[in-house]
Amino acid sequence: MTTTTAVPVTVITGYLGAGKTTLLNRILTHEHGQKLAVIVNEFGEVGIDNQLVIDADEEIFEMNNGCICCTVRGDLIRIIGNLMRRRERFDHLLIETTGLADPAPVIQTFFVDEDLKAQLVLDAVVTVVDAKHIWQHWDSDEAQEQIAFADVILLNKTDLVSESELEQLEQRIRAMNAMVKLYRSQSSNVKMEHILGVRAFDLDRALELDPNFLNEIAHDHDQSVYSLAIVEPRPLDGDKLSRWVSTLLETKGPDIFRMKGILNLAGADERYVFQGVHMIFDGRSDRLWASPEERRSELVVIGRNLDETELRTGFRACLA
Ligand SMILES: Nc1nc2c(ncn2[C@@H]2O[C@H](COP(=O)(O)OP(=O)(O)OP(=O)(O)O)[C@@H](O)[C@H]2O)c(=O)[nH]1
Repeated sequence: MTTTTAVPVTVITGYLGAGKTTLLNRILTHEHGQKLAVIVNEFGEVGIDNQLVIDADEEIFEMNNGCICCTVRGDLIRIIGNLMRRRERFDHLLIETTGLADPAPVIQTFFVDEDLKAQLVLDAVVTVVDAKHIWQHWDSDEAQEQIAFADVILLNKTDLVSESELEQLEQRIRAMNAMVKLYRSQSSNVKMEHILGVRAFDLDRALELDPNFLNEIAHDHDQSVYSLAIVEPRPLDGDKLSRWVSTLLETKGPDIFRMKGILNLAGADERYVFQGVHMIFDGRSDRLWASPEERRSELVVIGRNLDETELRTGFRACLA
């Protein structure tokens, strides 16, 4: 991947009415010195969202023909292809998805399409959560997926809830997605550096976890979506690992939303870093391990109905 010239892409998700358009407007009016291109996906025939997005110099494209998750492979690739012919006119691409979309196909597009992979790099998935109304949507697949896939979550509409409700919400979100960076906001007001230039998909930074999450496992497993971490100092056998991951994703891919890992492979001087989105994953050797003491594997899995025992046993069976 040519990250030096690749255009960073920010995907904005969030349930209906959470504050995505408000966030987009903030980004567009902020003096960040970057030229932005925006793709707005509006469900339905009339693109109301496009009228709400303030009139800026930025290029705004709209996809009106249905939900982004259904048309993504065709339309998104085509629109981005057109956009890339005017590459010199922008530095960063924003994609706002409809409130009812599963963000996975959008994210996967940047993993699977060879042309896109060469020209763009996913920067972060930013999910806006309505702190007041999310409670009504916990059972919705879309709402859960949007939280599970997020690199950054804006806990928005904090004016409508109490401090204890916010804390409860943060805890619940962290149990679902331990990797996420959480920021509270009103009217999607957040520092731009928390949204743009996050480099969450940069494999060098694949795991930036709260160390407490890695050391201790205290999740509420009643929730259908949650994240778990496996930490293992002993080296792994690369072939066994590769077979295990392939089988795991073939059989459990729909339920495994996201994986990120830094792995200690037997006989390798470098860290092996990988990440996956459902069945699609990308992995490669990374920098040298700094010291023998540092060598250990850290793997995070976010998904639904995860069989924790099976995952841990399967992983341990890959020891060299
Ligand atoms: N009270 C309160 N209202 C907010 C806040 N942020 C946004 N809103 C309001 O919430 C409504 C929805 O905001 P939008 O930005 O349009 O949300 P959206 O996620 O783009 O909505 P859809 O396009 O329907 O998915 C608007 O009326 C906003 O003014 C907030 O922090 N507090």
